[in-house]
Amino acid sequence: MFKNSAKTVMRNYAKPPIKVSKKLGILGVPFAKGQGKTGVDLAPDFLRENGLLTMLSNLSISDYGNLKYETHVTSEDNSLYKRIKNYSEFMACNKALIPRISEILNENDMFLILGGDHSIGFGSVAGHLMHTPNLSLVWVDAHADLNLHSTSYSGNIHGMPVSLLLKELRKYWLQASLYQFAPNCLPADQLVYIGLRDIDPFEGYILNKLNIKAYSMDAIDRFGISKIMEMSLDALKPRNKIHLSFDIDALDIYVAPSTGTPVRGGLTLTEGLYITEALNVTGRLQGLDIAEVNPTLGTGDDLESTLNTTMQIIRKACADREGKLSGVKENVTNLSKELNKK
Ligand SMILES: NC(=[NH2+])NCCC[C@H](N)C(=O)O
Ligand SMILES: [Mn+2]
Ligand SMILES: [Mn+2]
Repeated sequence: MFKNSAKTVMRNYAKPPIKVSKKLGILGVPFAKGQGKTGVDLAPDFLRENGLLTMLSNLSISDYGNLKYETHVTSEDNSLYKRIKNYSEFMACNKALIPRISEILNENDMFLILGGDHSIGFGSVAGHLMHTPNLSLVWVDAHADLNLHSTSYSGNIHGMPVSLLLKELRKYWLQASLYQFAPNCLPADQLVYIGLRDIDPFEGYILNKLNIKAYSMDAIDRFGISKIMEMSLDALKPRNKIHLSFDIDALDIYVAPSTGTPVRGGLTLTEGLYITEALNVTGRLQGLDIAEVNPTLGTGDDLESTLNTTMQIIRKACADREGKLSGVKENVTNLSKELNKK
């Protein structure tokens, strides 16, 4: 039976006040060698120069600048995985990124990684797993980025980060010595894909074999994005923190054309924003990557729409639910309950 003792009352009063400003740590990772096109490394500064920090100024922001790392190539790394382009540069960057995530999370409630191509998703999620081992991953992308070194047609490592992260695929990456710097990995049942429409044969095979929740554009057209988010959240452990790795090429080319590997028939802006909003309102979204924005691709108009879209996605994901948006807090809490219920 519930007893309303003096102790309980005191404890209620002693509760900390509602946090009015979420602390967000931002780090740029200007890495472009996971794929063949130049320019994707300019995205972090491009977003900053075009008002990112002002847009988020109702939050308490720490901008940690861009990741710095040793670029000298070790002969050991160089001799591994000859089929992967720029493997040692990829490792140098991601090995530097991994410890930074815990440092940032020790000082903030949430982090935002500005890529770079999507190969930085490896270091970002691996680093997040070091800080928070009980983590779920939502990978929003036209592609599954699930290739092994041995199955990739392109040799581009931006098509492989998820395979480096998955527990079930670690045995195919033994030479990478992941246990040394990225010991924590993700179980396949805590991964959800949204927006897929360009999958390589091996990726399709693994998705089936490991029974990974993968919501393609077909599924979104069929069920609608709200049902897809309900199913996605149902699949993830309700106490886990969430990492959202958002490849901008998940969105339709009409709203995000400035990207290196566009695929037609993507998410509408509304669907993209619904995904980020639904994850934000869970209160469990702790890490966000924005990858594959390439400010050197397309016309001026293309760039403007890509910028606009990217900014809106970031804002929806990071908006402080308890601070500035307090007027809608109740509705949001209800939606959150709705989304969380079994
Ligand atoms: N992050 C991306 N845009 N990845 C595209 C990957 C394309 C293709 N599956 C590959 O392995 O090369
Ligand atoms: Mn990707
Ligand atoms: Mn992609």
